[in-house]
Amino acid sequence: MSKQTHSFQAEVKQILHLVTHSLYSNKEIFLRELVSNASDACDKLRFEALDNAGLYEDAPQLEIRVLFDKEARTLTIRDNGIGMSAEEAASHLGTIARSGTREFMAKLEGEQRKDANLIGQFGVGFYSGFIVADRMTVETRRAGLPAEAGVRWSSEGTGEYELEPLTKAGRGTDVILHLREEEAEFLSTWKLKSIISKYSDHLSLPVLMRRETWDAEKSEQVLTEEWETVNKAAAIWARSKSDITDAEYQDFYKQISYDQEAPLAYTHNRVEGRSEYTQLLYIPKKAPYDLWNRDKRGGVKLYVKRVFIMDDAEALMPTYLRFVKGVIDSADLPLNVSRELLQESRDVKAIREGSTKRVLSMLEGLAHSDDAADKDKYLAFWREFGAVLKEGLGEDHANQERLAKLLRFASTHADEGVGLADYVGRMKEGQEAIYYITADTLAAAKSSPQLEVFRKKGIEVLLLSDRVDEWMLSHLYEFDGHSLQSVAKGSVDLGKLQDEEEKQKAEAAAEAFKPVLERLKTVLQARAKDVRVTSRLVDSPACLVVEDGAMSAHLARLLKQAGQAAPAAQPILEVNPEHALVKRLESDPRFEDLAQILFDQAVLADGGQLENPAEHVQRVTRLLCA
Ligand SMILES: Nc1ncnc2c1ncn2[C@@H]1O[C@H](COP(=O)(O)OP(=O)(O)OP(=O)(O)O)[C@@H](O)[C@H]1O
Repeated sequence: MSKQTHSFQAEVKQILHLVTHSLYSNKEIFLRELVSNASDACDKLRFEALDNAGLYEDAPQLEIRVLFDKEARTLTIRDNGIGMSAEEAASHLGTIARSGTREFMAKLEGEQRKDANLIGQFGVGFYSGFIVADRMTVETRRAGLPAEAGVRWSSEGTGEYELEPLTKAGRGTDVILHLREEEAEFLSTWKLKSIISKYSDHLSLPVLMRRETWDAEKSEQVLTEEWETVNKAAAIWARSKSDITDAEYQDFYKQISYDQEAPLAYTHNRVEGRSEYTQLLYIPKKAPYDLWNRDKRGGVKLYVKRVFIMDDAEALMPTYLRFVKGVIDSADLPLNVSRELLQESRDVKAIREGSTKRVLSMLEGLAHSDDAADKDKYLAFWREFGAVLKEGLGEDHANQERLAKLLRFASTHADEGVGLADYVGRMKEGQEAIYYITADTLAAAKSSPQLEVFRKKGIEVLLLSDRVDEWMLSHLYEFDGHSLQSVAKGSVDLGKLQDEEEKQKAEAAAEAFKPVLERLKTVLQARAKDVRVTSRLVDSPACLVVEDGAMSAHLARLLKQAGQAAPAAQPILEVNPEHALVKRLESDPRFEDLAQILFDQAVLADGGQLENPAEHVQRVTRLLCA
């Protein structure tokens, strides 16, 4: 191979542009990214060497070195990890394979400059070198290949990069940054040390730098030939809890999550017994942009006896806890465990159950605390992740009861934060069911006509407007012995909450209204399954309900939006015999128009769409002109 010039993939060019123009507010992260790549490369070598010890060549001690040359204005990050072949260098450093890249760019453009921490989330880490360098050279040789199989990759971070052959005795990679003139501050041991200890203390590998001494003659610090380890190089989760400060826990979180904010809560435990493992799990404060993607891999890294095995080991956490970040280090799993094996392993199952319980306890600790600050924390958590936690009711039957206690809703009594236990505690005497209504938005739920009688009687109704609510309700039938009942399904049965007098009055009204009902049924034959009198309404003339056990109109709409066929069940029209408009029906010559309008209005109030809006407009116009 002679020297070749290649063009970057189009997306890389865009990334490079963004990196150099948008991310300079927190420049120093380039070092975190490059040291973290070096550490990954060492982890990969250790992993491949499990099957092929020869890859260690004559240097079994894995390490990272950071060195600089003031005269040449270069900064080098050197590792003796897996290295890259020429093909790998071209594909890994010239293209971006990750699908999240486009979203990353959209996000970055939207947020403008602020979010330098996003850079690592999307695997553009390497290119962050161009924040401070006007040229990057990578000299690398893959472990196991001969010295002559090395390669030099070099680029100015614009449109192209060059590749040329290289003879490199030691395996691994040197990333050489040719710093821009104005970035000379990074040519200082003190500065580099402080960045490394900030971001890389918890790497399990040593990061070495040349020791400095004071030269009295020159009256300045000079570099010696001696190397010293500048990070702590101890996996934090393996240390004893009592030796770790809160700040250290937080730093470690920031390092593994690329989140600049501190976590909401964390838990650190060593579990002994049938299965032995350590877990250090964090709940972030803010949801990531792709939380809704159920295929998104989890945020838990798997280690076996402190050897890194894989990122995002989804088998370790249920999908509904995909927001949890952290580390699980097992003492039992084999080092060469694969993703497939993980799915089947009994040890993994035990770890997953244990970790799920830990996360739930952590949440319960906040939710059920007497401390107002903890409760607020829980509410903050709920706003970000509540809808995801709800998925657990269907997914994790073993923990359903615990999860149900963690649910929080809006209700007719409070706009947020209502737990089912709070609701039950506030139930009226004689109330048996937990009432709820589902709608597309909170505002729509709040103004549903079906709530009127409940409002009048001061009975609390939960207002559900999350997309997953309908799905959740198909798994949650009751809480604490009380069934969950929709106020928009079936006939309204307030049971003991309705007194005798009211009942008799309603029955008498229904009887007197029968002839009008019959006429309504005939006119609305094609649209309503039935028309009946209700005691559900106070201020509205009519509303729609479905039969008990039938699919709610809201769910039918959601399914339709998702492109699925929803069985077209006809609704029941309920009318309020006390309402002026309904009273007028009997004697009004425009009975048919009024009946259709009554039905149309009930559809609209329910959040539905009219099948024939033009016809509705014509009818209303006729009435207005009359
Ligand atoms: N020091 C290195 N040794 C070996 N390979 C490397 C090194 N640095 C980068 N690479 C290769 O280049 C690829 C791209 O690196 P980059 O930092 O852009 O993304 P990433 O490491 O895959 O993602 P992330 O930064 O999110 O971990 C890496 O996946 C790796 O294969």
